[in-house]
Amino acid sequence: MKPACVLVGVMGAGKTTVGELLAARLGVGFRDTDIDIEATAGKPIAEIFIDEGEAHFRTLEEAAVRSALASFDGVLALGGGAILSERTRAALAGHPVVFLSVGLSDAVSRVGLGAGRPLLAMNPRATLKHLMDQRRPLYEQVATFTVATDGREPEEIAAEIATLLKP
Ligand SMILES: Nc1ncnc2c1ncn2[C@@H]1O[C@H](COP(=O)(O)OP(=O)(O)O)[C@@H](O)[C@H]1O
Ligand SMILES: O=C(O)C1=C[C@@H](OP(=O)(O)O)[C@@H](O)[C@H](O)C1
Ligand SMILES: [Mg+2]
Repeated sequence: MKPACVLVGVMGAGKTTVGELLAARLGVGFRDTDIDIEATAGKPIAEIFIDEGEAHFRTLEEAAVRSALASFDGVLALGGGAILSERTRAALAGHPVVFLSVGLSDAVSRVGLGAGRPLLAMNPRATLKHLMDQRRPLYEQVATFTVATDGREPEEIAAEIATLLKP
């Protein structure tokens, strides 16, 4: 079993929002590894970061991605940092991966004050800029397609991805 599409990109790129719309459009299920991790841990991501730290979250995330890639055939949204794992990047090879790209100002306005995203608890703009610069090469490395999202509606983005995925 293989996901129909895997969405990657920085926080605020719209992976969760566009992923749900794309799944509805394709008539398949939607899964988000952040939700799977919260179910496994029995608490919200922000609490995992506080109680166990980011490294533990990354371990849970790697397992959640591995499991979803092996057992799910719908649209899969990853958390923004999932591609930091070299094993995860290798596991994404051969899957249809869409990198949702976003510029700093749209990303900042979308995530607001970063509620629910522990990495953005302090200085969301500077943190997002740093994470974007650091991770962009990794998103590009795993991407089959790159879709720009600045100034575009989620439905329009989902429609473009559905067209790209057509055989
Ligand atoms: N293309 C878009 N245009 C405007 N707002 C968007 C767009 N995509 C997502 N959003 C909004 O931005 C916020 C973050 O989106 P989300 O899907 O959670 O991003 P991600 O999962 O990539 O972090 C949400 O409030 C969502 O409604
Ligand atoms: O970029 C990151 O490191 C993270 C992104 C979040 O997911 P979204 O990209 O869906 O916001 C979530 O996994 C966690 O807060 C860490
Ligand atoms: Mg998300």
